Amino acid sequence: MEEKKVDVAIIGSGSAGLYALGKVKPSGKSFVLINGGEQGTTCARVGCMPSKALIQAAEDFHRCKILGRYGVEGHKALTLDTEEAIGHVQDLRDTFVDRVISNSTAHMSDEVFIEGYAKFVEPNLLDVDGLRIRAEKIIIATGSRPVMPKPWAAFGDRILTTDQLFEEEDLPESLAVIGLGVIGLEIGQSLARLGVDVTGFDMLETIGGLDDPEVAKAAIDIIGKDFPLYLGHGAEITEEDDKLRVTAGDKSVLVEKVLASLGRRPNLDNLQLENAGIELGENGMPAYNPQTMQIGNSAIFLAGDVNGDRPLLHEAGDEGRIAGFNATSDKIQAFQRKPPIAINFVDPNICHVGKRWSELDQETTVTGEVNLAPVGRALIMGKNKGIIRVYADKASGKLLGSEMICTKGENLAHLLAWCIQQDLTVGELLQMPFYHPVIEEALQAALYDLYGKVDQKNSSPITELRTVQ
Ligand SMILES: Cc1cc2nc3c(=O)[nH]c(=O)nc-3n(C[C@H](O)[C@H](O)[C@H](O)COP(=O)(O)OP(=O)(O)OC[C@H]3O[C@@H](n4cnc5c(N)ncnc54)[C@H](O)[C@@H]3O)c2cc1C
Ligand SMILES: NC(=O)c1ccc[n+]([C@@H]2O[C@H](COP(=O)([O-])OP(=O)(O)OC[C@H]3O[C@@H](n4cnc5c(N)ncnc54)[C@H](O)[C@@H]3O)[C@@H](O)[C@H]2O)c1
Repeated sequence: MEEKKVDVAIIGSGSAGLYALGKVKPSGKSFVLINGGEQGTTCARVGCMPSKALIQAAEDFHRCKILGRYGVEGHKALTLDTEEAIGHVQDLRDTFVDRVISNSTAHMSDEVFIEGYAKFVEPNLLDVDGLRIRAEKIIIATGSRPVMPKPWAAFGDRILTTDQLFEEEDLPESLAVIGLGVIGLEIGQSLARLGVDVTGFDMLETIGGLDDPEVAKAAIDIIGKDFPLYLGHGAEITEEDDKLRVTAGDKSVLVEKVLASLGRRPNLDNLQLENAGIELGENGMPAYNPQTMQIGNSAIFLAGDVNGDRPLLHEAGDEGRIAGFNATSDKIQAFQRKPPIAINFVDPNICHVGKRWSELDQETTVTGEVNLAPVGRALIMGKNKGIIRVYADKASGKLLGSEMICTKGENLAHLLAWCIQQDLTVGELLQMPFYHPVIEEALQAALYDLYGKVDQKNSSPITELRTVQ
């Protein structure tokens, strides 16, 4: 059988694959990019971008509710054309997808961009619908897909994942969201704010993956005001006439549709990895180095959601870059990974940065916190609900991490991640400028609380100012 020979084959033209391509293309090595399924990336098609467009529409519509406070009359009579709302989300989604495709695969010839699902025949040999590709290096960037329990698939179009949600022509009257991680909260709150009767379920006693008990408690209280949350029981679904009954513990609701947001699983099972000459763990995952993206000592690299490690867009970007660099270099180079940061765009934002609460050694760690209730700017915005918790190493005063539910958390989380990356102490953070009145002042208050608990104090006689040397 005829074989096409290349230096590098990239499997998957999602974000990780395209970032890898960004390193492979200028290297001068020969390559192919192979993609099965829809083009345009998960992020633009069914992920980050349409979900944020939905959140924006919901937040703006919801905001109308407080206009009465300023004496605006008639706001209660505002209505929403839900078909138009979802149409707007789809228009924006299409713009983002077109932009991705026109900046990437649209200009690639059939010689280098191959459409179809790849599978391994031998360690360096791939098959794409009968086409054989022999590649010296292979980058697997095949992404992930929503978890859908097999028996639930029988409920047809009454059960949705984010793969279908943004294709819907209108919103359902009622919806059960099963799984209150990041997707369940973002979509659940948005749809509730757009008028859908939403009920949320999670088998855990927390939401949004929060593991700091104080932040989790605040989040359950705040988000629970948008839609009811039933926690601590796995949910079951049965059919009742043309509706679905969702039951968990002693709670039961009858709904038009269900959103299954139970997590995502790596797209590794369609690759016939058993032919790739690599060792697979019990869960079918190969062990790889997250600083080089290399699987063992093989010629295969694993980048993006497919490795299940940090399934976020900016991480897929970094992993693609690392894999692309190493697949085209003579020597494998290890790269430092950035401090973890995760932002859940619910209102108020739920964020975590650096070390998780459960990873901290409570013997050597101190925690500072602020409640958003009295924070001036938050009060003015009508968003003074939430809590920020910051963690530091007691002896050195180095900032370790944070969890929060807080308006503009997306910005605060970045500031904290940048400080952790710079290895700063709490005292050094307090020497940064804080404007007034801004939400950063809430963070400042949490840092003062933390500063009082660390051993390492600033040497200057005024904590907030450095002395002139
Ligand atoms: C609803 C939702 C909201 C999100 N919001 C955010 C957010 O706000 N911020 C954030 O940072 N992240 C967010 N994410 C996560 C982010 O979208 C992903 O981390 C990122 O898109 C992963 O990119 P990837 O390249 O690994 O995978 P993908 O973009 O999925 O690319 C993988 C590609 O490989 C193809 N493929 C699969 N198998 C094969 C095969 N055998 N052969 C050839 N091709 C194959 C697939 O069809 C696909 O085109 C969100 C995700 C979802 C679902
Ligand atoms: N803002 C963002 O950055 C953003 C937004 C959306 C998605 N994402 C990415 O998408 C990934 C997947 O999101 P997700 O929300 O699907 O996964 P997730 O892992 O965040 O949450 C899944 C939730 O489902 C629950 N669950 C699982 N099985 C259950 C069952 N049988 N009954 C009840 N609850 C059950 C889990 O306890 C968990 O809370 C995220 O890890 C993230 O990387 C990111």
